Amino acid sequence: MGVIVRDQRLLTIRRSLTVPAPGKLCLPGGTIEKGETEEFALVREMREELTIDVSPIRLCWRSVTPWGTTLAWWLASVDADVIPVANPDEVAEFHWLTSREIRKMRNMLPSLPEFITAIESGKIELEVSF
Ligand SMILES: Nc1nc2c([nH]c(=O)n2[C@H]2C[C@H](O)[C@@H](COP(=O)(O)OP(=O)(O)OP(=O)(O)O)O2)c(=O)[nH]1
Repeated sequence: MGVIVRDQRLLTIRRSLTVPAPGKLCLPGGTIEKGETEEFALVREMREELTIDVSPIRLCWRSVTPWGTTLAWWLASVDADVIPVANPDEVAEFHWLTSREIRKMRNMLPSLPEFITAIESGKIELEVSF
């Protein structure tokens, strides 16, 4: 998962209706392919889903979904003037959201509010303000 913050807003996606968990709000990302590093998968997924080139900074969290998938949360940077373009096969839309806005949204993967809670409780420290 890519943790990308700009102006104290987190880059979130609404999944397309044709992928697993259709229409759910979550962070951009996907499955690591065989032989790939986490950083490489991160860069590839951000290109595939949002047409952006990101630079991985560091792993900031690991979590496990209720269905047993391990998630790696990578802080990443993107140039300030870059505007993502959603690939409609995977991403219906993207939003730069504050934590308060995320709390108010509905229809999201459970990992997203868990991530926000972990930041707010100090379990995750980000060097960017969000
Ligand atoms: N992308 C993403 N997946 C998440 C999040 N939270 C969460 O539990 N997941 C789960 C859903 C899936 O079990 C798994 C990745 O799903 P995915 O649809 O993005 O990846 P995929 O391998 O099916 O598709 P692809 O993008 O690699 O082609 O991680 C999240 O915030 N973002």
